[in-house]
Amino acid sequence: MDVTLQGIDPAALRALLFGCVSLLLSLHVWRWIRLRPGSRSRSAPGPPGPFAWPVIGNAAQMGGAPHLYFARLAQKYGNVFQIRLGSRTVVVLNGDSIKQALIKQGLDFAGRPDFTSFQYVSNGDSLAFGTITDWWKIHRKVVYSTVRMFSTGNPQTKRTFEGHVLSEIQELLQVFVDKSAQLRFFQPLTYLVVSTANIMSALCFGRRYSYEDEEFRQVVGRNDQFTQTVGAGSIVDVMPWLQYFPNPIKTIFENFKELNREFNQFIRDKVTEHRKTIQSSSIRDMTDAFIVSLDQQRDKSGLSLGKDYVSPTMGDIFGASQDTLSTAEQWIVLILVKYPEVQRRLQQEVDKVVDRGRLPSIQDQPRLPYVMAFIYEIMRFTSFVPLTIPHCTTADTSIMGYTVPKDTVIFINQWSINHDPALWSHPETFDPERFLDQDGVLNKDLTSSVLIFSLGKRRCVGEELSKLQLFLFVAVLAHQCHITADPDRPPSLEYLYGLTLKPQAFFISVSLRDRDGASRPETDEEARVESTSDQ
Ligand code: HEM
Repeated sequence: MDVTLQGIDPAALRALLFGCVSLLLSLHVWRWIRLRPGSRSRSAPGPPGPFAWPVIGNAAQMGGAPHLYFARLAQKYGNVFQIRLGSRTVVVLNGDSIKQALIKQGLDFAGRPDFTSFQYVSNGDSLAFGTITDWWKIHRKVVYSTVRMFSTGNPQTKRTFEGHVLSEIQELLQVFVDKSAQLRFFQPLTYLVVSTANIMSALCFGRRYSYEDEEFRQVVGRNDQFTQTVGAGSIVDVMPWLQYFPNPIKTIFENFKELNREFNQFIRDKVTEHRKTIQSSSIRDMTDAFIVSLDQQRDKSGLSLGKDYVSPTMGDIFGASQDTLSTAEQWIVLILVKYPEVQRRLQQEVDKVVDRGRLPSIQDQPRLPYVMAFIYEIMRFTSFVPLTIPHCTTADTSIMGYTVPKDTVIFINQWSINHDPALWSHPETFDPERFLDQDGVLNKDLTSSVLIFSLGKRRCVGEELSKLQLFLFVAVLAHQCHITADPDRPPSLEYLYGLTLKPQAFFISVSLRDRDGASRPETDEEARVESTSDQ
């Protein structure tokens, strides 16, 4: 040290040190001013927002329900505001700013952030968690049209899809009735997950699994761990350094990596089996269809020869569908037992349209407006996908007069639209009637105001399939069975936050309405007695 400093004037050294420290301080202050919520650059201000603590930013304030925290901040700062989560600035969009960003400025807001957790989904080749590239655009078109081809594309595919859904729901009802006979009250969660996964497995891989199949239950049974880690506000994504020393977040993240490894392996095995036996003249299922179309598109686009895009795609479809749909079904069953008068109203409507000699079908949908109103109210009221998968900006842009730099993380608060008092009267009340006019006709303007499948370039590719499946699920349940809650453990509307909101465990009992082949009579008196005993 002495050697290198020899001959240097101490005053010059002090001046040099002072200069360095001043430069560093100025840089820090300039950065702080630039990133401060509401700061003014020469062009337009950045969005306003709350004070952010060093290191963690606003992470601690989000609590167990970030969508509610964001709705509160929107009241204070307006529909566009920014927070800081660990090392990231996050712009949160609420209310009318969502349509503006996702539809009018679609491309600017359609990216995905480079979050750590996203790189483990489908080994980093996921359509859903990957950002926009030229390949992504081709990939998405193929995925969208293939999903339609196997579900809602035309009357023939609809019938085949309906067949899968109806036979799985009948299996499920049998399990429900058996469990009720054995235990009186049981938790429906696992059976709903296996049943939904089986419908998608039939479409994707051409086969179903038994409820006892341990491997299948292991693969599909950890949705809660997945959804907690990839949901908006997941801590490991904004404080990645937490992965490097023992702590609860690191443990959750290790479990997440492990479940992705097992899930990816399960999907890869299915795709490998299909590649061995595929005959392009006879497409058996979605995996076959993707092998043909994605391999062809990959080669046309000049992408790395032989790279497999089929497994990540099947992973996206199988994962995205069974997690969301089984969550929707859990909420449906929970609400049916929580509001027995709504269950009865559904039964009455279905009974008028569908006689006892057959099951409800897709053709009945236009004559079952209360069933549809119920489904939209489930989506609005629970908002079980409260925020979309996080987006990011693909260019320097602005929204509602605020500048937003390229690569800024964007959270889209779907819940804020579904609970906006300017759009819905008494938004915190569960009321399917709100979607029906005075003649009992479904109000399509209002149903299209519910936001749960997102909008624009990233809009969910499974929306039509999901609505059809949920319609059949509700109509068959109402037609075939009666579900009650365990009076000793009344169901709660509390949930665990993640990409999807998971209801807390609840217990039900299920009886078939058609004992001895006759519909169970339902007098008003009987209805009143049940209604009071269920509360
Ligand atoms: C009730 C059921 C469902 C709900 C509520 C739902 C909701 C969503 C939401 C909110 C997103 C994120 C959009 C965004 O980031 O802006 C999404 C993406 C996606 N969903 Fe769904 N989804 C459902 C069912 C399905 C099904 C059945 C499939 C497959 C058949 C599916 C496949 C996908 C895919 C592939 C993406 C990624 C799209 C992209 O990033 O471009 N989803 N979904």
